[in-house]
Amino acid sequence: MFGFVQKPHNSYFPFILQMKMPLVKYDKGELVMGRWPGSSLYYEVKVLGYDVTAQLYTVIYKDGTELELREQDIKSVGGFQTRSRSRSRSPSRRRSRSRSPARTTRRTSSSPARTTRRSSSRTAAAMAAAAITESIPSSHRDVKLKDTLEVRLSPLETMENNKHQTAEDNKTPATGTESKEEVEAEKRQSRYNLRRRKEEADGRSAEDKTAQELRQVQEKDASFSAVAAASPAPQLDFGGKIGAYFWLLFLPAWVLFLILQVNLADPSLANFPPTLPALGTLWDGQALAFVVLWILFQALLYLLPVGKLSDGMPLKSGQRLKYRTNGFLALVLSCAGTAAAAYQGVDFTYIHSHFLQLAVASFIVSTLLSIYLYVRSLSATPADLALGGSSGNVVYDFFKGRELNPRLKGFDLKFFCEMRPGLIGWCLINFAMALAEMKQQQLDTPSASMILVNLFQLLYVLDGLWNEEAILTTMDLMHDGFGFMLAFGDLVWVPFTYTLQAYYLVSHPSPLSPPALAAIVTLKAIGFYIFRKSNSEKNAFRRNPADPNLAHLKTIPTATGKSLLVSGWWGVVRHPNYVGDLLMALAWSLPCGFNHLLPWYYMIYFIILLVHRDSRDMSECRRKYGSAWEEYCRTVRYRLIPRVY
Ligand SMILES: NC(=O)C1=CN([C@@H]2O[C@H](COP(=O)(O)OP(=O)(O)OC[C@H]3O[C@@H](n4cnc5c(N)ncnc54)[C@H](OP(=O)(O)O)[C@@H]3O)[C@@H](O)[C@H]2O)C=CC1
Ligand SMILES: CC(C)=CCC[C@@H](C)[C@H]1CC=C2C3=C(CC[C@@]21C)[C@@]1(C)CC[C@H](O)C(C)(C)[C@@H]1CC3
Repeated sequence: MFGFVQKPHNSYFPFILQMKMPLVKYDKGELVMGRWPGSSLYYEVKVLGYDVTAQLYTVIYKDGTELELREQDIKSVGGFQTRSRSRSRSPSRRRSRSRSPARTTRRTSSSPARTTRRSSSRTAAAMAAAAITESIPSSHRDVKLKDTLEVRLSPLETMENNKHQTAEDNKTPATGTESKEEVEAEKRQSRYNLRRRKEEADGRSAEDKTAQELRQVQEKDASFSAVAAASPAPQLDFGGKIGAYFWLLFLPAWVLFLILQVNLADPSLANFPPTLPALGTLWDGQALAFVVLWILFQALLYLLPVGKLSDGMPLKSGQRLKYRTNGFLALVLSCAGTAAAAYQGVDFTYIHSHFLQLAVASFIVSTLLSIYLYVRSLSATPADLALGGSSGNVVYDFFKGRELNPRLKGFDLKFFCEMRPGLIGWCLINFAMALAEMKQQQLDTPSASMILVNLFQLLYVLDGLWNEEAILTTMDLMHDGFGFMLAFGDLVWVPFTYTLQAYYLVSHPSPLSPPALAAIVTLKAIGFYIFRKSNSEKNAFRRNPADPNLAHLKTIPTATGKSLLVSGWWGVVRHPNYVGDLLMALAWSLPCGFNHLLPWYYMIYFIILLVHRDSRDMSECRRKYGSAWEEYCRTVRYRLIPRVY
């Protein structure tokens, strides 16, 4: 059907012949930047040939998509690099990183040459996408969208790692005998085939067809135009601007309420609202000093030049930040310090008796930190801002956080706050609660319930810090700005509400029968297994998609170059890690019994948090990956619980 024409080489073709041949600008096999249909973003593509009659280039994207593009939808790679360097990038544009899914999923070996090419092309493509989006005035968008119909997409294939040829070589995918699975996969993939119907199909005018095709594209695949994020403004989360006001007031008030409630002899909801303490009792200079000292101590441990320097995920600029992942050591040293201090007679039950004051002090620190973060973000470059962190509304941006990775020299404030003072502080507080229980109930050892809660949560923190690198592929680190929500969450919410079960047990004994104890331990073990395995699988895949240990997993390529896991843990439900986490949360509440709702608070909150996080992630991934995400959702139908939700 296509007459591929090689670009004539000047020295071989007489001038007259060149005059007769159509001028072919790009060579077969040449790497160029091709516009992704429905967007103004360009990705690296390889020219497969040129159809003289239709005057269309057949190109192949890194994810294996074959398209026919007009010459004006193709640019040379070089031009992109030069232009983009001289321009600043908006957050939305920074999202459009191009990385080859094919390289990640179909690679057979990792030669140094290939590695080098990988990073350079990714950067080039990211820059390219940025430069070109910027260059298109919005008034031309309609015209451009119409233009995008001048393309033809060939069906993609769901790829099994290492089973197909490398797309870098741009060979045709293996044919011949296909397994039932592969045929199915192809069927699925072809659902988002946007093959352009040939004009000769009926007698309609080109304009009619264009309009109809435009409608088809929009109707059949609403997410298509969002594939490469031609940058609709991201939706505001958390109820938008009004929501931000609400959460700013509600979250601190809620923590205050919980602490007052857990202090009651009968913390049932019947005693709501708890009596408010005198304002003066909330403030305690000594408590503030302890909080500040604790944070400084943790900062000191963080700065120790020991432990791995891990690479963060590539930013939109292609750059990767370094993170000192010595959190496990920090926990060990903190435990050793605490044990030594307790041995020296330091009374840690102070934490129990001054819980409210310590929480208020941490709230003050987190608010000051948030103000600092907001002010410094005003002088940050657009490239430093998180997507959606710059709505223009002061309150919303203050709450959600503007800057993605605020750093003081190499000191990463978000990473530090998320993983250190609050998380390790959580264990310290739990330990203090165990001592307070022994003191209050005159026990020689903490109760079985208290030991379970302490051990379970210590294991959770220990695991988080042991796998500290994995946090670099979580939503908070990759996508969310650092503002009040996370500063407050890390420094107040985690240490002062995640410890409520231990606090509750201090004055509300909850004996456990051996079978109950065994059942709870089993539940925790199952939850932990699911949580760890699924998080590690995704983290390993994101870090090295060609990891031989993941070779058996199926993936869906996306236009951004990243692939989505569609088998293994991530093929069972869309957030297996949340499921494991929820089972663990259940195991943390069960030791507290069923007398009161308060120790179940964490479980209830966690369901709400994770369901909301899941929806937030869904919209973000739909925006990022468009059709590929829809395909993932069709393949992996359930979000958290197979056959239920
Ligand atoms: N104890 C607590 O208070 C909390 C604990 N957590 C826990 O923290 C952990 C991290 O959670 P969170 O950051 O919310 O979410 P995830 O770690 O699940 O990260 C979501 C991201 O993973 C990537 N992803 C999603 N699906 C796939 C797929 N099929 N294949 C490959 N990559 C995929 C996407 O990012 P991309 O494609 O851009 O790489 C997506 O944005 C979880 O275990 C959670 O339970 C979370 C919140 C609070
Ligand atoms: C209501 C409110 C203020 C919410 C803020 C949410 C934060 C408390 C949580 C967002 C993501 C978190 C994670 C952990 C702690 C809670 C926050 C900060 C985490 C560090 C706990 C330990 C885990 O092992 C983890 C590393 C996977 C996890 C990452 C996400």
